[in-house]
Amino acid sequence: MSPRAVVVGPPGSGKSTVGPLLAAALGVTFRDTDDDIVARAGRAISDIFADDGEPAFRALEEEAVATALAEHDGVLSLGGGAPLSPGTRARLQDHTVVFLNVGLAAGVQRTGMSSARPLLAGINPRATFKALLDQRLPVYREVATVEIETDKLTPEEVVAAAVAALEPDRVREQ
Ligand SMILES: Nc1ncnc2c1ncn2[C@@H]1O[C@H](COP(=O)(O)OP(=O)(O)O)[C@@H](O)[C@H]1O
Ligand SMILES: O=C(O)C1=C[C@@H](OP(=O)(O)O)[C@@H](O)[C@H](O)C1
Ligand SMILES: [Mg+2]
Repeated sequence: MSPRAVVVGPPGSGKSTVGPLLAAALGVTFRDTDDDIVARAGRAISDIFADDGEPAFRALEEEAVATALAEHDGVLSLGGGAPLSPGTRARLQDHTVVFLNVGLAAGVQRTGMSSARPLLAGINPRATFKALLDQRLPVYREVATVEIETDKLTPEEVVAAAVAALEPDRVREQ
């Protein structure tokens, strides 16, 4: 069993929003590893970071991703930092991986409304987001089989672009 598509990208790129819509468009089920971690730990992600620290969260995340990759055959959205793990990158090698990209301005705007992301909850989220993009863009590109620039697209337009990339025959037939 293997996911139809794994969705990666920075916070605010739309992995958790577009993932379920993409799953519906492809006629498959959806799973989000952040939800799996919260369910398993019985705590919010911000509480795991605050109580146990980021390394503890990353260990839970690596395990959650490995389990979901083995169990799930629909669309699987990961948390933004998941591909930082070399083990996770190795596991993603044989999968269809959709990289939803987002630029600094849109990324900050989309994540600014929520305090649910502990990494971006500091005093200068813009600088943090820029450093995060600089560090991670090469990592996302290393694992991606498809890249979609989401800044100027609605979630529905992102889904259409993803379906066109994943199932070009289907789009041509319409
Ligand atoms: N293409 C888009 N255009 C505008 N807003 C978006 C888009 N994709 C996601 N959003 C919004 O950005 C916020 C973060 O989206 P989310 O799916 O949680 O991102 P991620 O899971 O990648 O961190 C949500 O408020 C969502 O509604
Ligand atoms: O970028 C990151 O390191 C994180 C992104 C979050 O998920 P989203 O990318 O879905 O916001 C969540 O996993 C956690 O707060 C850490
Ligand atoms: Mg998410």
